[in-house]
Amino acid sequence: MTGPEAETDLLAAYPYLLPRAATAEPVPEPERPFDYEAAASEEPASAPGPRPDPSFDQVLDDAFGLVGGASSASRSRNVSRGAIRDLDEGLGRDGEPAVPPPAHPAQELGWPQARAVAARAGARPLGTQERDAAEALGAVLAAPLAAATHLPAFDTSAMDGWSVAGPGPWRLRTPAEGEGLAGRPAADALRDGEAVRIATGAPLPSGATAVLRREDGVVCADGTELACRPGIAVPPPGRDIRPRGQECRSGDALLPAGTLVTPAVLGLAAAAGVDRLTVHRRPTVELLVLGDELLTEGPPRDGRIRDALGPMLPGWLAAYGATVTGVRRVGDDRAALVAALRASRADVVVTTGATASGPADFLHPALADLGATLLVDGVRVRPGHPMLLAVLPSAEAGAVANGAAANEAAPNAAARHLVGLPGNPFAAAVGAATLAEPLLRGLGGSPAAEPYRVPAGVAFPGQPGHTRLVPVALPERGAVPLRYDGPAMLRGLALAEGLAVVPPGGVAAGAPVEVLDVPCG
Ligand SMILES: Nc1nc2c(c(=O)[nH]1)N[C@H]1C(S)=C(S)[C@@H](COP(=O)(O)OP(=O)(O)OC[C@H]3O[C@@H](n4cnc5c(N)ncnc54)[C@H](O)[C@@H]3O)O[C@H]1N2
Ligand code: MOO
Repeated sequence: MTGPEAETDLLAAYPYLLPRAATAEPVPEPERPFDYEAAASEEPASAPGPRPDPSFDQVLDDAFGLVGGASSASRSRNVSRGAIRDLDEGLGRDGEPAVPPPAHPAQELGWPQARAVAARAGARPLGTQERDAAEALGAVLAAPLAAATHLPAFDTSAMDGWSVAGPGPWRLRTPAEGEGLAGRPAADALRDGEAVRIATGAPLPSGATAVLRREDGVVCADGTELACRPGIAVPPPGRDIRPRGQECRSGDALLPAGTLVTPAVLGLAAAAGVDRLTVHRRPTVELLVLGDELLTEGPPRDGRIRDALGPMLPGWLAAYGATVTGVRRVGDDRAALVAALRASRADVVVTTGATASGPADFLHPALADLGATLLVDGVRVRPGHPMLLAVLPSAEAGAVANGAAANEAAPNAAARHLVGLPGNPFAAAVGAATLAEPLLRGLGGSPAAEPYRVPAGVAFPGQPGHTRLVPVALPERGAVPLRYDGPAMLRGLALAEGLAVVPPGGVAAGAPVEVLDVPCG
C-alpha cells in the first residue's frame, strides 16, 4: 500500500512523527565541514532558566531540528547484528587495512579493528547448559530446537461450528456432555451424512470431512438437521481443518542453534512440547560505576551530578546477552578500584569513568596493579575514544588473594575481561556498542550477523581519521541524525532508533550507512 492511505496508517502507528509529516522538506546539505566539538557542545538555543513546559511534539520537533524534520514514517527493529565479518575476512572498513591487533596496543585502534578485537576476545562461548525453558529467556540456543510432537498434535478444527461428513444437509447428532469441546477427547466417529458440534481447537472426530462454521449453518426447528445457509456453498473436504503435522512433525528442527531465546521462542517451545532448552551460558557482568561526584537521587547539587550510567547500562548489557550480577559504585580511589576488581567473580567487569588522564582517573594504574593485559587502549571513534578492553588475571588468583573460596570463582576457566567505558554518558554508550556488544554476544554464543545498512537520509560528514557514531531516527527516507549527540548528552540517544556508523570519509546522502541497534528492552 502506498500513497496517502498508507501514510495515514503509518502516522497512526507512529504519532510522534505526525507534526513533521506534513512539513517534511528536502534536507539541505551542511555547508561547512563538520565540527565535532562545536556540535558536541551544542546547547538549546534559549537561555537557561525556567521555560514553559513544551508539548511532546515540540520536544520531538526540537530533537529532529538538525535535519529539518523527520519524514512520515518510522519503524522499529529487534535484530541482533554484529559488524565484524568483513574484518574477519581481512577486508577492513573505513579504508583501514584489517591488520592483526597488537598484543599491547601502543596507540588507538580504528573503530572496525577495535570491534574485531572485541569479537575475537569473545569468540569462544563460555559453555552450554540445559535449563528449564522459562529460565533460558535471553540466552542463545546451543542446539537446534527439536519438536517433541507433531503440530497440531491431532487433526483439529480451525473454527467454531460443526464437523460434518460428506455433503449436506446433515443429520445433527445431539452432543454428549463436553463432546466437541477443546481439551476433550474427539467425538465418536461420524458416519457419512452426519454432523456434530465442534469448537475451535477440538479434536476432529474420525470420518469428518470438513468443518461448517457456525455462522454458515442453519439448524432446523427440532434440532435434528443441519444445512448450509442460503447462498453458502457446502464446505469442500478439508475446509477449516488443521491437519495433524501441518506446522511440523515430531523431531523436526524448528529453530537452529544460535537463535536468541525470545518470548516467542518460549511460546514455540511450549507449543511443541519442549520443557528444557540447551543454551549457551550467558556471561555474567558486574558493572562498576566510578566517580566521587555521582549522586543516585535528586537533582545535581554542590558540584555533584546524577549517575546516568548505573540506570542505563544494565539494560544494554542484558540486551547484549549478559546476566548483570550487580551494579557497584566505587569512589575515586585506586586501592578501592583494585580491590573491587579483585573481588569480582564476573566473566566481564564493565567500568564507567576514569579512563582518561585526569587526577582521579585510576583505571589504567589499577589495571597495571592487577597485571591486566590491554587488548584495546583507545579507539579512533567520536565520541568515546578513551574506551579500553583488557584481559584480567583469572578469578582464582583474585580469590586466593582475597582469601575467598576457590569455588566462588567464575565458573569460566577462560579469560575474564574488563571493558572500560568513558564517563561521559553518550561516550560510554558508544563504548558499550563498540566493545561490550561483540564481546558479550560472542561469549554468549550469538553468531556474528551481517552489518545492517540503510540509506543515509542526508549526508553524514566524516571526521578524518575517526569513525563517528551518531544517534539516528530511521524514517522511510533513511537514517537522519538526531540533535544533542554530544559526549555528555543522552537526549539524542534516548530518542534514537539506531547508531549510525559514519566512517572517516563520511556518507553521501542516499548511500548505505551501517546502523547499530540501540537496545530498547
Ligand atoms: N586531557 C584529556 N582530557 C580528557 C580527554 C583526553 O583525551 N585528554 N578525553 C576526554 C574524553 S573524550 C572523555 S570521554 C573523558 C573520559 O573521561 P573518563 O572516562 O576519565 O571519565 P571521568 O573523567 O570520570 O568523567 C568524565 C565526565 O563524565 C561524567 N560522568 C562520569 N561518570 C558518569 C556517570 N556514571 N553518569 C553521568 N556522568 C558521568 C563526569 O562527571 C565527567 O563530567 O575525558 C575527557 N578528558
Ligand atoms: O569524545 Mo569523549 O570520548 O568526549 O566523549
